[in-house]
Amino acid sequence: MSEELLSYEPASGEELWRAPVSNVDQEVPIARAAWPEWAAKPLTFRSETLRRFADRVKAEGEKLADLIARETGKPLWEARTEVESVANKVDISVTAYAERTPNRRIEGAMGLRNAVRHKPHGALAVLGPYNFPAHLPNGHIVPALLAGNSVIFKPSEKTPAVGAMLVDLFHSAGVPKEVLRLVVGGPDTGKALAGHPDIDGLLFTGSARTGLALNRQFANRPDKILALEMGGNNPIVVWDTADIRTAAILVVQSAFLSAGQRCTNARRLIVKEALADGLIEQVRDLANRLIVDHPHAEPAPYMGPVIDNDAADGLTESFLILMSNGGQVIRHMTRPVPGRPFLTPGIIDVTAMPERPDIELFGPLLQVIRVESFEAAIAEANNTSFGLSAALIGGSPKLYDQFWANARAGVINWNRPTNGASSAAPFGGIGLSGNYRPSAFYAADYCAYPVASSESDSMRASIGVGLRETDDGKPKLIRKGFL
Ligand SMILES: NC(=O)C1=CN([C@@H]2O[C@H](COP(=O)(O)OP(=O)(O)OC[C@H]3O[C@@H](n4cnc5c(N)ncnc54)[C@H](O)[C@@H]3O)[C@@H](O)[C@H]2O)C=CC1
Ligand SMILES: O=C(O)CCC(=O)N[C@@H](CCC(=O)O)C(=O)O
Repeated sequence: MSEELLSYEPASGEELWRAPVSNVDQEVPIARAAWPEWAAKPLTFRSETLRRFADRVKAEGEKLADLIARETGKPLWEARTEVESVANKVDISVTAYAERTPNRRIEGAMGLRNAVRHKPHGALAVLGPYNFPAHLPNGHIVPALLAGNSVIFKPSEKTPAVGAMLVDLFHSAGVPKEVLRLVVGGPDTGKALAGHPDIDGLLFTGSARTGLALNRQFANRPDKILALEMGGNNPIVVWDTADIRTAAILVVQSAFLSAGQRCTNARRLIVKEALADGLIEQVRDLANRLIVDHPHAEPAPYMGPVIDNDAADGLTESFLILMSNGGQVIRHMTRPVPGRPFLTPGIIDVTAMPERPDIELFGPLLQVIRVESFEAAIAEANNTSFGLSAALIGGSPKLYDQFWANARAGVINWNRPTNGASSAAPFGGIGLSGNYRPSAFYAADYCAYPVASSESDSMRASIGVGLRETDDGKPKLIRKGFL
């Protein structure tokens, strides 16, 4: 009997889905054999096939949203926005492919020309996270297929049902089954896929811990493309503003959207001392009112559960560790439903903590740091090895210029939350947040490589200097010219 992977609904604990763990050695050769034929199709064929996929996603949108909500625990309204992003990805990727990887002809002297065109890598592996089980892997899969690659996709072991439905939707739209393969399994299957000799690259979204392991695994493989999108320890800085209420809403949205399970969620609120008490009161007041409930509940919740009990245990434990190391509790993180991973938002002032851990606490947990000067705020914002998103709330155009110039992150916002990044812009981070291969609009860059060609319709050759002519027996030097 082959080993099975089971998935459970976080909100209820009920089993949702099960399937045998895949054999990577069977799946990779199928995708590898399939890519040349797919790549040889006209680009319009591939883009039209993917547009049919977008239509299939829209047609099955409610079913997909329901499954996402069940398998991740995120509220149904939020799962619907994920479905929308999945469908929108196709047109955005078609535009991105044309803009980021256009064919170019550079005319030279005497009828010579240089051409720049792009080729797919071949068979690419995609490893997905659980927090956006459709949208984020889709953000690799669509541009990869569009560029002519085949894809072997392993969804997170926590959200395999959504991964399987996504792959079915591609197939039902006409993407050949051999060109997109689903691989079911956990970290060991991920490792086997990443280490398979026949993949031409790996597109990863997930934690820094896994990303670092993959980076080591690929250390002596410069021949394989590796795109890493990892976590963050993101700062939100609140500075001079009279509109504390709106600032508080932006903080809550940044910290607690998706129950804090977005790589772009704000983990650290850095606030001017003079504003701190007023702002914290408003943030706590809003956090008290956030509905934490089942994804399908009415009235609709702001937050569902986190992904599982292990994650919830880890977060409540982290809250206790911050408390016992000098953090001052502003709002306790609690477990309102015994035995299930629902969490209420936790807020803790860590200003007095001597050594703050620089780790991504992937849940509804916000740390507050009070500072006296804007320079100290920027230093605090940069006091992390990650660098995904950062936001300034309030201030002035001049302060924003200073913040933008000095904050180290791939997403830097002003008077907007740290999350909710646009798919029409590049998306990625620096430091432990990524490896300078931003995704979203720039995913086109890592899905194809440029080929430069010098071309002429007729043969052209020249010998520069140093050719000895022997026909008349007298040495002669031809300095330059076409023969
Ligand atoms: N920067 C970005 O775009 C995003 C980053 N994330 C990050 O993802 C994390 C949450 O997702 P998780 O599913 O917990 O991430 P994870 O790193 O645990 O898993 C991601 C994928 O890698 C696989 N995997 C795990 N260990 C592996 C190994 N040693 N070798 C190969 N594959 C392995 C898993 O099975 C899964 O498919 C957070 O840290 C979050 O910040 C999530 C979304 C977006
Ligand atoms: O990938 C895109 O198309 C845009 C980037 C995006 O969706 N970012 C999300 C966070 C993704 C995550 O946490 O997993 C956002 O900024 O909210």
